[in-house]
Amino acid sequence: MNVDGALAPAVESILRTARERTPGEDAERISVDARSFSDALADAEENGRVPLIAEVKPTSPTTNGERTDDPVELAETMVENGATALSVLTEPEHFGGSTENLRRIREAVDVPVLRKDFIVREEQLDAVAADLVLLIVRFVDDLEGLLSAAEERGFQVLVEVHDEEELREALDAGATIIGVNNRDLARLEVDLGTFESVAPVVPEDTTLVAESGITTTADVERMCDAGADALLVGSAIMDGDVGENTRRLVNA
Ligand SMILES: O=C(O)c1ccccc1NCC(=O)[C@H](O)[C@H](O)COP(=O)(O)O
Repeated sequence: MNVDGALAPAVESILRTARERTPGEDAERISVDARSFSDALADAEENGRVPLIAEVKPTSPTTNGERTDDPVELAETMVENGATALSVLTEPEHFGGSTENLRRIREAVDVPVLRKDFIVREEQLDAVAADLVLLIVRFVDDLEGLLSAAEERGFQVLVEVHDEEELREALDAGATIIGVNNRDLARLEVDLGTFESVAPVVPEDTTLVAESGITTTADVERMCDAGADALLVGSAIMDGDVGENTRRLVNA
């Protein structure tokens, strides 16, 4: 794990909360019958669709304002317009998310759903069922242990990295689904060149996800040309007409 030094204040605050026990977290150990992410990707390929993970992201430290429409309706619109999978923020304070949103969304759709949160302790895994969970290399002390704990519960695990050193850590821990975040969590700036610099050293048999900052159809093409097996997009879908935005990227 890298040190937390020089993180954006919002990220430091989220991490502080994640490391403390939160009320209602004494849930029983969860067991998930997960929808296969790789099957969903194969289905998108077969149908000529860009493999898009559309994110339900009501707000964020880099978003102006908050979207207050029903997250379930937003999620259904994303799926109706071709999203291969969904990502649902469950962090409440800085992203306007909740585990209840995730629970309702997963019940309403049939695609795989990623729980997008800052999971640093095993107990956090038991808060809600999802098909995938996110582990961010930079923030997890025992990546191998937490990855195993998630997989033992039935989750598929998206392991997020930002550079080659973190990629090595992820692979050493046994990650098979890697997300390269184009957003630098220290300054919250986005650079699609991040994915392009890390992707060439990712082993062929890894499922590779390009995350953050993907806005235009040209960005989609750029990330796919650089080797992305899937694209995780939040802001560009949530800004305006969610159906139209999803369709535009899925058909890029
Ligand atoms: O999006 C933020 O402002 C943010 C701030 C601090 C930590 C994480 C943040 N985003 C988390 C994400 O990973 C993104 O929501 C996701 O990759 C989608 O990114 P985008 O398409 O740029 O909204």
